[in-house]
Amino acid sequence: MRTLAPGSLVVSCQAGPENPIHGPAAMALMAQAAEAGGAGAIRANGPDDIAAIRAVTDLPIVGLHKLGDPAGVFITPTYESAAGVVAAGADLVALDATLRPRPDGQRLDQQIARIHDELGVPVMADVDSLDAGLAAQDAGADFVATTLSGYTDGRTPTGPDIDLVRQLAARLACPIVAEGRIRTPDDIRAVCDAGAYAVVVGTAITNPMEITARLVGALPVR
Ligand SMILES: CC(=O)N[C@H](C=O)[C@@H](O)[C@H](O)[C@H](O)COP(=O)(O)O
Repeated sequence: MRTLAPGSLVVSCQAGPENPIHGPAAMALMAQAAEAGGAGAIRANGPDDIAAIRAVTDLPIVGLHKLGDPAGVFITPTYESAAGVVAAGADLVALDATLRPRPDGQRLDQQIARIHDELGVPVMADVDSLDAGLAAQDAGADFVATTLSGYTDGRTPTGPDIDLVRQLAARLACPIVAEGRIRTPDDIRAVCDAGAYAVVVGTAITNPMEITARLVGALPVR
């Protein structure tokens, strides 16, 4: 069974419908490019993208399915959505493990137990706080990731949440994955120094629209 190796860079290959590279063909190419560059795993959204990526790489795939209202629990919010990403070829399931109410009324521990028992894959709990990380570990999560820090309280900082990585690594026994707004080698070193087991980078690698806009924004105004 493929899983997440310590010290690996996980490249998140995701593009929303507003992005010209949206769709399985482009995401599969992104995943191949990431593998050629040394990625240890791929993170991908939705059964179609996951199936296309599975067809071109043997790297572990952290699968998720964004469904419903992005203002609430929307990363793999239900057991059924987890089953869909595993059927498409994901080796791990990432899901929202914030303390917010879940859309199907299930508890996090129930969803994780069902994924373990019926799908037989590990779970990466995407959290936004130390309390959510502690609860996710108690609920049976195999990995805890800082994915949702800065996205649940109305103010998104520009850089990664290194403090949350440090707090989670100090308090939890399970491996901590640093994720969210990691853009530079210095960011990678900082989250690893803070205790990250693995690091996820998305936008800075797989979103040329955003990368272009950031660099254009640095041009002098004429
Ligand atoms: C908040 C949310 O929905 N995060 C998503 C989780 O899968 C993705 O949109 C991010 O691209 C991913 O977490 C990687 O982060 P960044 O793109 O900042 O490197």
